[in-house]
Order: sequence, then C-alpha cells, then structure tokens
Amino acid sequence: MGRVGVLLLNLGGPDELDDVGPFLFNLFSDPEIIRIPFRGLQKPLAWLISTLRTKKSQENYRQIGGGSPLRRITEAQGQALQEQLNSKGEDARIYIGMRYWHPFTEEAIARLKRDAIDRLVILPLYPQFSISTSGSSFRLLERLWQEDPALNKIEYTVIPSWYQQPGYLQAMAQLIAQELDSLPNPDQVHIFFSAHGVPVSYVEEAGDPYQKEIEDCTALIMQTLNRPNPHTLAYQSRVGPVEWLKPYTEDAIKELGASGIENLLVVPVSFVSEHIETLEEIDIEYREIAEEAGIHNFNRVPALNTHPVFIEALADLVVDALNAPSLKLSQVTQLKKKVKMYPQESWEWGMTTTAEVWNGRLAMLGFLALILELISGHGPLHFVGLL
Ligand SMILES: C=CC1=C(C)c2cc3[nH]c(cc4nc(cc5[nH]c(cc1n2)c(C)c5CCC(=O)O)C(CCC(=O)O)=C4C)c(C)c3C=C
Ligand SMILES: [Fe+2]
Ligand SMILES: [Fe+2]
Repeated sequence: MGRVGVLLLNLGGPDELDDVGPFLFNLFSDPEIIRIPFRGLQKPLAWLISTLRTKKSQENYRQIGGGSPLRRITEAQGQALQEQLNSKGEDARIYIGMRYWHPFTEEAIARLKRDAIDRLVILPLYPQFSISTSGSSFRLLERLWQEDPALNKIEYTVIPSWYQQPGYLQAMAQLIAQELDSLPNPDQVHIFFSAHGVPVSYVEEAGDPYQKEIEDCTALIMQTLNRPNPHTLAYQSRVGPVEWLKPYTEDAIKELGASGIENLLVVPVSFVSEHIETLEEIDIEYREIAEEAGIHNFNRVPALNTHPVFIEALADLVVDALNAPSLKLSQVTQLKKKVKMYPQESWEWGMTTTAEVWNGRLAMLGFLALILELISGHGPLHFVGLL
C-alpha cells in the first residue's frame, strides 16, 4: 500500500506585520491573481502595487491582532484531520502547502519527498474551485512535477472542489442553525451568503466555474438547512479597477437595509478558516455599513475551522479519493482559455503578433500611468482604493 500523504493547499497569510509587504508581493506576482498582458511587467508591477498597498493592508492586519491566523488554524485542521484518518484506520501524514506564504507549497513537496510518500491526495482547503485559488496552486504543482522527475514516483490524485460533500453541507447547516437559534425571532433573520469575489472576466472569458459552484453551494446549504428564512448571495473583497462578480456585498447590504431588513446573519461561504476577510472585512467594515443602513442586528456565522463534522467530511473526502480512479493535475488545470483581441482589430484567437504588439503597448501605457499616479498621488487606482 505504501506511505500515504495528504497535501492541504491554502493561500497563506502574513504571520506578522513585517511579512505583509513580501506576502503581497508574492500574491501580486501571480498571473492567476492579477493578469498583466505583458509578462515582463508582472514583477515590477507586483513590487509597485504591494509597496503601495502594504500600509493599508498592515492597518487591517493590525486590527485582527497583528497577523493572519490562517497558518495556526490550517495546522490545527491538519492535526485534527490526521487524528480522524487514524481513527478510520488510515495511517496518513498531513502536509500544508501555502501559495503565497510559509509554509510554502515547495516546502511541503520537499518534506513529502523526504518522507518517501508513495500515495498522495491533493486537497485544496477551498470548497469551490477558482482559477485564482485552487487553480493557481494546481498550476504551481504542475510546474513542480515537470521540473522534478523524482515526483513522478508518487501516485497522486487531486480533489478539484468538494462543496457538494454531505458532511461539509451538514457542518455549514449546523453552524447556521446554531447561530439562528441564538437570536430572537430566528425565522425573521435574513441569511446573507458572502462569497469571495473574482473578476467577471475570469468567469466569462477564462471559463472559471467558480460562480456556478458558489451558486450551487449556496442552494445546497439552504436545502440542507431546511428553514424558511429568506437569503441573498453577494460577493466581497473586490480589489482593483476591473468589474468583479456582482452584487457586491456592500451594495447588497445597503439595499437590504433600505428595504427595511433589520436582522442579518452573514455566512462566509468561500472560506473554511477565520482570516482577514472574515475578522476584519465582515466583522468590522461590513458591520459598519450595515449599521449605517439601519441593520442593527448584524451577526456572522463562524468559519468551520476544526468543527468535528467538517473534519470528518475532509477525512471522508481523502478516503474516497484513495479508493477512486486518480485525477491528474493536467486534467484539472485545463480550462477553456480565450485570448481576446482589442477593438478596431479583427477578432482572432491565440497570441498572434498583433496581440503581442498591443499587449506591449497597453502594458507600457499602463505602467506610465501608474508611475504618474505614484508621483501625483491621484489617479484611478487611488480612486478605487487599490493604492
Ligand atoms: C487581487 C485579486 C484577488 C483575487 C482574485 C482573490 C481571490 C480570492 N482570495 C481568496 C482568499 C484569500 N485571500 C486572501 C488575501 C488576499 N487576497 C487578495 C487579492 C485577491 N484575492 C489580497 C490583496 C489579499 C491580502 C489581504 C489584503 O490586502 O486585502 C487570504 C488570506 C487572508 C489572511 O488572513 O491573510 C485568503 C484566504 C479567495 C477564496 C478568492 C477567490 C475565490
Ligand atoms: Fe480582501
Ligand atoms: Fe484573496
């Protein structure tokens, strides 16, 4: 049977305030997060955006205790998962691979090689698939596998997304029911699903299944909950000037307030751990918006963290994956990819010479505009809050 490993993938977060700048640089260097038409500009722009965003971002991390709790919680989830797997007779070792901070995915791969793991289950800690999250980690793993032939000895399988897993849905429904029942008039509470947003172009141009998976997931949670409460789905955490999935959480909260809703229960639906976007963005920023909109009872369902029903669900996912035909990285990173040409030119698919020329021109223009904005302190990036 051989040695079994489970690689848990997550985004990672700065452990302390000094980590914020380098963490943001790693994040913005990833073309799956910010798509810059001209490859050579990715790093200089990542450096610029991260340098300019660091202060604002540090202020947010300061408000939640000076760093992200993501590493600590992911390690606790890993420990609980290992115990749960052991109790099911599966002697598996857990490895944590973060995309943009320690412990990096590369470190996890080095460790599981050292431990001579024979069989590996790759499990992202994102219930729904997005190009920007699980997709980015899968692409990195694909590259690591290509660069290191020794990894081909490991028999691995990937779980691309798992929002339909019954134990996960049960755990979410239990947490929501528990919160509803702690409030006066539980049936009057409006349930507000706040999913992390992504740019619309990811879904419409690159074929990211994320929006559909979020919509299906929300419907399945409501079905499992089986309560009469009305509900809304909106998208949070927009960064940058482009259009993201709508409705935006802040707009939806204001609209509900204007329509007379006074009791709101927010359910973070793309995250399984507390982190800056639950602790700061929802608990502080959106609460303030809700109060201004007349929503005086603003509550939030806690993230799953190490909820026992959730940990059991993860263990079931691992056991099922070990017993199913394997799924390869190349199978889960192939999305329908289109490259769009700019107006006034004819539409063509692929990186044609004209496309390259226009990408270069636009990237240079963008870069110059950014430099001007940096010098003047005014411009569209300041306007939309990116800088
Ligand atoms: C700029 C584009 C971004 C996209 C697209 C994006 C998608 C996305 N992110 C998560 C989950 C997390 N994001 C976290 C931090 C974070 N993400 C972005 C930007 C994008 N995310 C930034 C700039 C940051 C840093 C924080 C900040 O400055 O606002 C984290 C870590 C949080 C922590 O506690 O440290 C997570 C987790 C999802 C699920 C997602 C798309 C589905
Ligand atoms: Fe955010
Ligand atoms: Fe993010």
